[in-house]
Amino acid sequence: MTSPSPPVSDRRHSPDNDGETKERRGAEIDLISLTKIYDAGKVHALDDVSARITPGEFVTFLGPSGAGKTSVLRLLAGLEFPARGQVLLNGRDVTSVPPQRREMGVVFQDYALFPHMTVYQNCAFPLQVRRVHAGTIRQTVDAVLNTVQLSEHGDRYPAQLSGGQKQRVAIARTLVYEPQVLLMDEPLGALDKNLREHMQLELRQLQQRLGVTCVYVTHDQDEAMALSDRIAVMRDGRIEQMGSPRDLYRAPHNDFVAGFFGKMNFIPGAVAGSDGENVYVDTRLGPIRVSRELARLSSGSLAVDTPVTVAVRPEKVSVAASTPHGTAVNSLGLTVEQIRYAGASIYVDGVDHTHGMRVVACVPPESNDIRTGEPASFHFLVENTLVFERGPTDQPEAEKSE
Ligand SMILES: Nc1ncnc2c1ncn2[C@@H]1O[C@H](COP(=O)(O)OP(=O)(O)OP(=O)(O)O)[C@@H](O)[C@H]1O
Repeated sequence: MTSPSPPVSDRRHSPDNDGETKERRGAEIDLISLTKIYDAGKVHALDDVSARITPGEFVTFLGPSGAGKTSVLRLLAGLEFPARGQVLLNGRDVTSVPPQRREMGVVFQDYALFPHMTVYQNCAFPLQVRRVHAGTIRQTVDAVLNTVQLSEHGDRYPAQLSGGQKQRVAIARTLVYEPQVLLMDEPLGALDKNLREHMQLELRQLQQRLGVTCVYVTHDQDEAMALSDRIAVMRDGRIEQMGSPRDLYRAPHNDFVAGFFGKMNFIPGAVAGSDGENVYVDTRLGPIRVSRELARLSSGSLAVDTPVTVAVRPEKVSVAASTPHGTAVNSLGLTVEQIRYAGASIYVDGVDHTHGMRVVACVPPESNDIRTGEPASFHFLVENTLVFERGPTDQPEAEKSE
């Protein structure tokens, strides 16, 4: 894949020059009702996707394989055209503008470096092709290699670099154009876990320093959380929810988003009633109360017997070695099936053998009065309990958290 490449101005200065970097602003991007169809209508890769990305923002498209993440990026880069909808860059319609005339740098997972060229030559090449003045090329490449901390490695060939260094060259090569937007598709996918985490930090710092707008694609929720100002969670060609990592974690709009971030207990049930403050749900593990404020149910779905899914995070569940007393709210009597140690905390799996349902609690390790095989009370506060509508085909399982 080649990097779309607007012409480099001869007025370019070092991106490490403070005065210059502070002036630089990323572009604003508007995706308006983007629809992408492949295979003569058989595959709807994107279905009416709209989003506004503000200048300098780091936005990640996150979702399972086939959700449409790469399609968004390719439409943004100009590598594909939508069946319907528009892409605006700083308010200008660029939907039919070719890649090389959009101010965007593109980085893919396979760095696509030229193996027979040094680091320096790899970065200089796109400028040479466009006949940029030799002095400007040297100045630009030196500055960009300095930005990605590879000044010492300009004479090396890609084969002599680590994965992380190669990735930095791939990024450097897009920065020579001073792009207003960086598009990245799983750029850290080929790196091992430690290097990946290190590069996440570097990438975020670099993006903030340059002020460039970044649109990132990954299927790794931890990476999305670590990097992004906002995340667009995608499924089946649509954005299910777009928000800050905190919003998505604390207030997911549906069980799909809830299950995508961290671990979650899902307990199927049915509405038993509601009042001004609460929704009451009957489940096979017992009655559960949810605050009306947190209930993601339309007023029509508050009708008695409407199938719903209660959701609660393991870290919001406490466990006590006792059977809950009758009047306790959101306390489930379960048998401790196993206790698993996970560093600073322990996971306690509670099981209801009659219905084959489980609830997982993540609690501090000092909760040591809990014993495997013994009854325990799994409790969660009303304000930490969510409830979602359940379609006829959704069958969330209580143990989906693991
Ligand atoms: N060139 C193409 N021709 C036909 N179908 C395509 C093409 N590109 C993508 N698709 C289909 O469009 C849908 C969305 O694909 P896309 O690559 O955008 O998903 P993704 O979320 O990036 O997936 P992954 O994480 O696996 O890369 C998928 O069903 C995919 O098979």
